[in-house]
This record gives sequence, C-alpha cells and structure tokens, in this order.
Amino acid sequence: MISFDEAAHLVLELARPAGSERVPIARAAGRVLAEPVRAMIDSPPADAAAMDGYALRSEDLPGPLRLIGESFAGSGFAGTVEPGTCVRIFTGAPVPTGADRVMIQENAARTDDRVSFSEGPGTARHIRGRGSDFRTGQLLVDAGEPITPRALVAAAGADAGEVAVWRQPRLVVLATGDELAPPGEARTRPGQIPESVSYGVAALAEQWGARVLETCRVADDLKALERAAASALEQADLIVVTGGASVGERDFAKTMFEPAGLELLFSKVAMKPGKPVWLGRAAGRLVMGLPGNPTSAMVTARLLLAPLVTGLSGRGGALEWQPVRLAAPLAACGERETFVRARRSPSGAEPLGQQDSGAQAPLVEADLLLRTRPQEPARQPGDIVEALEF
Ligand SMILES: Nc1nc2c(c(=O)[nH]1)N[C@H]1C(S)=C(S)[C@@H](COP(=O)(O)OP(=O)(O)OC[C@H]3O[C@@H](n4cnc5c(N)ncnc54)[C@H](O)[C@@H]3O)O[C@H]1N2
Ligand code: MOO
Repeated sequence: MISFDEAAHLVLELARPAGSERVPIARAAGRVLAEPVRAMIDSPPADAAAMDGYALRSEDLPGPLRLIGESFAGSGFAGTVEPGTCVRIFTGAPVPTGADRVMIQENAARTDDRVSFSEGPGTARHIRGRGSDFRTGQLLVDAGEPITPRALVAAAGADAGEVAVWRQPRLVVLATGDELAPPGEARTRPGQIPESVSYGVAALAEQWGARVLETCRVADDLKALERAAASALEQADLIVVTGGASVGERDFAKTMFEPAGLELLFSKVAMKPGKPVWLGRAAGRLVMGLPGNPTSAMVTARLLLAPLVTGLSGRGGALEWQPVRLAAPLAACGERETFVRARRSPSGAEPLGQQDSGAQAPLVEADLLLRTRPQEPARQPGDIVEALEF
C-alpha cells in the first residue's frame, strides 16, 4: 500500500496532455490553451469615440461650429474636421482626422447645422486611443490558461477565429454491481439500490476538463464486464470503474481488464476513505478504479481523478491545499491519513458529524476536505488545518 502523496505524485507524472487541436472560438470555452493567444489587431483599431456627441477641435470651443457630417461605428466620416467645424459622432465610431475631442451631446445645443456647447472642454476627451486596450502581437491569454468566459472575450476581441487547445481526455465511466438500478427504478426492484456514484464522478470529471463519452451500469458478471472493458478501451483515453475494488468474491473491477493486459500502477492507498482506489494501464489507456462506497468514490475522485484529468487536459493544479480555521473540533486521526468531510461556514470549517464512507446525504453540504495525518491528535476550534475545495 502506498501513501496518498506517493499516489498523487504518480498521477501527476502520468498526467500529460495527449496532443493539441485547433477549435473555433465558439467551442473554446473551458478548454486549456496549448498556444498563447496574441492580438491580431490593435484594439480599438483606430481612435474611437467613448461617448455619443460631437467630434471637434478643443480650441474651437464653445462654438458655434458648423456641422459637416456624421461618424458611426462601422462607417466613419471620410473628411477632416477643419477649424470652426464639427462632426456628429456615436460611441465606438472612429474619430475623424483633425478632431482631438468628443463633446457629449447633453452639453450641446443644435440649430440646423450650427452647434454650440454650454460647458468648457473639461478634462475628459472621450476618445479611446488606437491600441489603448491592446496592440497587435500583445500576449492576451497565455498557454496553459483555461479559457474562462472572461478570457473568451479577450481572445475573440483579439480577432482569433480559432485557438489551439489541449485535447480533452475522453472518459468512460463503468459502474459495476448487481444491485444497481437506474435512479427512479430502484424502489420497484427488490434488492436493488439506485446507482448514484457514476453521476457524481462523471460530473466531477467534466468539471475538471474531461469529455465524458458514456457512463454504463454493468452487472457483476465477468463476461459482461470484459465486454464493457474492451468497448471502453476502444473509445476512451481514461476509463473509471466504480465498485468491485475490494476483496469480495464478485469484485471484478481489475479482473475485467486482465484480457487487455492490465498493468497496475498502484493498488490500495493508505487513505480514509478510499483505501481500495487503484490505477492501471491497459491497451495504452489509463484505468482508475474507485471504491463503490459513494463517499469513498467522490473523495478519491476529487483527490486522484481530478488531478489526473486536469493533467491530461493540460491545466494541472487540482490539489491546491489552503489553510482554514476550524469552527468546531476535529477528531484525532487514526492509522490511515484521513480526509474529513467538512462544511465551510462564516466562522470557519465545521467537520460534519456523519463520516461514513458509504453515506450520500452529507455529500450535499461537504464543500471541504480537511487533511489529517496518521496519529495526529484532535484539533480544537481556532486551529488551522489543511483544506481542499471538495
Ligand atoms: N474484508 C474487507 N472488506 C472490505 C474492505 C477490506 O479491505 N476488506 N474494504 C472496504 C472499503 S475501505 C471499501 S471503500 C469498500 C469498497 O468496496 P468496493 O469498491 O468493492 O465496492 P462495492 O463492494 O462494489 O460497493 C460498496 C458499497 O457501495 C455501494 N455501491 C457500489 N457502487 C455503487 C454505485 N455506483 N452507486 C451507489 N452505490 C454503489 C454498494 O452497493 C455497496 O454498498 O469495501 C470495504 N470492504
Ligand atoms: O475506504 Mo473505505 O472508503 O474506508 O470505506
């Protein structure tokens, strides 16, 4: 059995992106850049009005000035603002040659083609200079950065029609167990329970950058499991198997990958919950086995699957431990390093009362994992502990 740190280290070593692809900007949200986005244009491309009003020469104020034309965003005024003249202008429109200022229309009085201004020039010129946002060639979003909704605006604004991103790892989730029924059907089937874990694991993997191709329920029948494994290995870069990780007579999660030449990278980690978690390689794909107990599955998915997925998708950095203050006592750690489910409250982290690895209800409010090391004594409110967003 290896330690959690050793398992996490192995995961990080393996988790390298499998090549890049170019995608249209409309499909780039959430992806991770394989190449930086540099500006293809100056922004704005020309000096532009920041307000609706009149473009003019400051020294001509307060007028009256002769109105000689209009400048709209998308169709500017081709002429020049000569002494004693002005041009009607709208926000975003190019400022015509000769003008050095836009006066807002609220301070203008117009009669036919004569415009006078009630206020002095003031300090604001209401002009956004060419390239004042960014210049051609400027680095806007660096390689390795995820394309957030905010970064998407800068990348599209840079005139990038497509971007180079790391390929998303394709994931198949196989939920094993004779007792599992689709949610909504368990109550009508004696001996069955709802299959819950694959939904959480798939959503978590997507949240960290995977593309989930499929999630399947498979009964504890070795032939059916081997068929499911072979089909998953054909389509996916990464396969997650839930359940059957322990030592029961029908625990086939590893056996089902043996015909594909399963090579185990680790099997069992000294952590609580989640001891039976394992990682292997078969037919050139990665296979991660999560325990069937729902809390164990979600804790191991957060601690080992999330870093695997972020590494494969080029992003990295899923294990950012932060110090948090305890708002309630934290029990002493036993022999196995323990990841205590806790709730974040305004006064700090509150360890949850229910810590059963088979529980599902506490997952709703467990937004933190608190890390406690083997044999660590109990901790008191006010103490600082290591925590991870769950
Ligand atoms: N003799 C031993 N028994 C067990 C050990 C051990 O070391 N020696 N380890 C325990 C630990 S720790 C864990 S964790 C569990 C994990 O076992 P498995 O991965 O084999 O999980 P299952 O037996 O298949 O299921 C456990 C539990 O979870 C329910 N389950 C399974 N899959 C789902 C699902 N997709 N959705 C909802 N619920 C699921 C299943 O019905 C069981 O109740 O083993 C201990 N045993
Ligand atoms: O790891 Mo098991 O998750 O301790 O019950």
